[in-house]
Amino acid sequence: MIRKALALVPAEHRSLIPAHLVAIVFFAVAQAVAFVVLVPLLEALVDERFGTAGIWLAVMAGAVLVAALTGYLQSLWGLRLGVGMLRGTSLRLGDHLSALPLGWFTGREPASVSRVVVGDVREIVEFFAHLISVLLTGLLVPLGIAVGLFFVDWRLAVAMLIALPIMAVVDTLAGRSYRSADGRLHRSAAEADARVLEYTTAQPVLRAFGAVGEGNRALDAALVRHRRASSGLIAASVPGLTAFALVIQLIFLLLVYVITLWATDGDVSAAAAIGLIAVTARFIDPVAQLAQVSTATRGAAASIDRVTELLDVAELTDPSTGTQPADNSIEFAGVGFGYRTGVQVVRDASFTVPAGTTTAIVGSSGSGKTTLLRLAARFYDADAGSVRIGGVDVRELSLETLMAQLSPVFQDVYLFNQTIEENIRVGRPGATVEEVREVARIAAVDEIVERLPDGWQTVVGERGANLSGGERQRISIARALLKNAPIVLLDEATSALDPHNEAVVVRGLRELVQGKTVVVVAHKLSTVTHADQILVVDDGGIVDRGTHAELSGRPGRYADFVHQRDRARGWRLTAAR
Ligand SMILES: Nc1ncnc2c1ncn2[C@@H]1O[C@H](COP(=O)(O)OP(=O)(O)OP(=O)(O)O)[C@@H](O)[C@H]1O
Repeated sequence: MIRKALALVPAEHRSLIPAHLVAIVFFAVAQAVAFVVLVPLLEALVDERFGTAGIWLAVMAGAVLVAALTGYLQSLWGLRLGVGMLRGTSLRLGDHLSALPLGWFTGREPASVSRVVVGDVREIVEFFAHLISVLLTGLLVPLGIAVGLFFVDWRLAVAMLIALPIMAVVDTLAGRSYRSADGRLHRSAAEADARVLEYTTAQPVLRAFGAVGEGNRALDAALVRHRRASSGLIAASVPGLTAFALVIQLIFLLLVYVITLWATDGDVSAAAAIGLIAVTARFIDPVAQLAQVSTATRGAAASIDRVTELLDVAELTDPSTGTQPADNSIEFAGVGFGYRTGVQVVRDASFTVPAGTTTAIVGSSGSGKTTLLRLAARFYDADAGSVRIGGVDVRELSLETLMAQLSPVFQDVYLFNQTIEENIRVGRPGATVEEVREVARIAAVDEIVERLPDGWQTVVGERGANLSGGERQRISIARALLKNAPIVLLDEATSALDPHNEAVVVRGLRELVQGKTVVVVAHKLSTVTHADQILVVDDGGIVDRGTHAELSGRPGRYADFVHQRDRARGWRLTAAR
């Protein structure tokens, strides 16, 4: 645990650790000295050796002073370390998450990630800021007292040194069942979070289909599991904690009993016995405190494991070679890919999109069209073959260089719960207000802004909930226009837009793709007819390719596609009779 915990400390705060540890050691040793000198002090006082008593009192005062000073320093440095950990670990996790392959996020509840990034990090901060000091003091003060007692009464010192490992073994045994119960609690808490989130965001669907009760049932079940896991954790920790507390008290009683025997046998004076009992109480006290924080420490150990596990997930390789693509072409060479092992979604795909040209991808639903775009953007790495931009394998381009080349405009537009301006600025954070307004005008976002109550300052709601599908698409086009990357990856909207929205979206897209290399998952006939090359995809493989004129001249999937679109164009709404 200590090794993993230390590995999490940010480099700039590592230098604080030795000083912090030295302060804790001095704090513990000074406390131990202050307690141990109580015995000779009491003896000297009872024997009326006031000069000697004065010396022991001075030693005690010195120890108390050192304890106060080092106590302050270790609190201060612990706090600094904690704050540094919070900042450093959060930033490190943030960077790490942004470099993970998108596949890692698939099938993972965002709530479980949030539990680690927020909850576990908080536990680790608490460990460094506070627990580490209680733990070390809890170990070092009794040890220091036992060692110090060798100069006062070696028999009690030996008894304490025997008691220490016994208490450590009981504590370890007590914590055995805790780990698995804590893991269950963590998973159930993340699931309950996810269900609560789902239940609130899915209200429109649940209500529309009269399934509010259904939604409740899933949520209820998750909450029940969470309650059971919480009870499980209590059940797993209470017996151990009780046993540990009992063993501590038994050891205390035993030591007091032995001291009393020595006193009655005349082995030690009454004053020394009182002092030894007082020191024994001080010996037990930090260990009892240790028992109180042992649950929190085990929780922190589990948090450290989870954060380390997350940080150990392999990032997408991001070479910092500075290699630049030769041009804005795209090439797929024998690319194979599956989201899950054993399920191929793209098979042996090979094609070239020369710079400045448009390639349209057509095919039935689920045939793998969007996946080809995702591979071009390196949202995932190909399992076989290679994807090249400007002649360079995307795995050899830094993520920054690659992303500077691309503007993805996908169907699932993600809007942040911020203003429209901030949402457009995602395309190029350093853009001026004038640049943002200009792209907003081209993408007809200004029309939306005029209708909104707070204009540019209107917050778009969670995931853009306050905007229509067409409006969200316009913002996504404005983002891409602002980025102005030389390659556009476009997943054409399948959902029907009203004629006005459709017209402005088409106009915005036309501006966006001007002079760019474009790969478009096409659903409209007008898009494919204008493409320089059309790829027909079926079951993950490219089954046909050519221009519209070449492909429409022969029977096959492309001719079917054209036929379907022609029919769709002929659809008219008529009044019901
Ligand atoms: N994130 C994912 N995890 C697992 N499987 C996925 C994921 N995304 C897509 N798939 C699966 O991969 C296959 C290809 O999906 P893809 O979205 O590429 O098809 P598509 O041709 O673009 O479909 P559509 O035209 O309906 O959008 C489908 O079977 C789909 O269920």
